[in-house]
Amino acid sequence: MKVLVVKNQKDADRQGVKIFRQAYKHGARTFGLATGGTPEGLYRELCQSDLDFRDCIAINLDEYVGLDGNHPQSYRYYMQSNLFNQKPFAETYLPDGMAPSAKVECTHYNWIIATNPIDLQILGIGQNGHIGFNEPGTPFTSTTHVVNLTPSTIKANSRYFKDESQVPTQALTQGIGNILQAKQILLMAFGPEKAQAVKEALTGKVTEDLPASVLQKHPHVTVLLDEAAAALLPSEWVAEHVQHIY
Ligand SMILES: N[C@@H]1[C@@H](O)[C@H](O)[C@@H](COP(=O)(O)O)O[C@@H]1O
Repeated sequence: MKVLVVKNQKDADRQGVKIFRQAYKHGARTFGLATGGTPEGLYRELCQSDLDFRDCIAINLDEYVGLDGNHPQSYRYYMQSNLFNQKPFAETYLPDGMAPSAKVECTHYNWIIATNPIDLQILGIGQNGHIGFNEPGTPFTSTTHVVNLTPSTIKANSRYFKDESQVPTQALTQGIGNILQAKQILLMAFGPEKAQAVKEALTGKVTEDLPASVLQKHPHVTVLLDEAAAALLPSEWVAEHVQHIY
């Protein structure tokens, strides 16, 4: 695991673009994408870059159940407005939150991932250590499934909605097993509210109680943090594992 700490989010976004560029140069054409506040700046930088994704496939992690792509809080809408409208991809996939059968949709989505192996997967992290919408306790072998969102995730994500009652209570998400199939993973985390989860994920024991801890087992992970998100990492650990980029 390579851990990079930069001064602020802007620097992290630029660093993220470098990682994208490098992966593309080495043949990456299928990108696993995430939503939330964390990758917004990265997508802004990608939109302004000269990178061309017209021969690429984008496969997102998750979508709220019950929101269609025109709903401003749906992840489809987020992806269209933050990236796809400005930087078209050949194909873009997100789970369909309006699918009549969640079970069929999950099988279909697993098939999409299996037939388009992800070269570079972008991840954010929830305050409880979730990745995608894989809440604590999700088996590491899980594939795409429906989740009941925890009260803490609903509360954290309510900042994007009018109020907490508007946040869907369920989502469709790639499982941890799917995420681990990606050839390369870039986890980004910014701000003090992520510091505890980051510390546990990187330096704690690998446990299903902290989904992101599984990344310690993946052979090709880069973690990109701002100073605030890295603040609780023990100094001896930082000395041994962290590269500061200023
Ligand atoms: N499903 C998403 C995750 O993919 C995201 O990484 C996480 C953190 O979000 P943010 O980046 O807004 O803090 O929350 C959401 O629940």
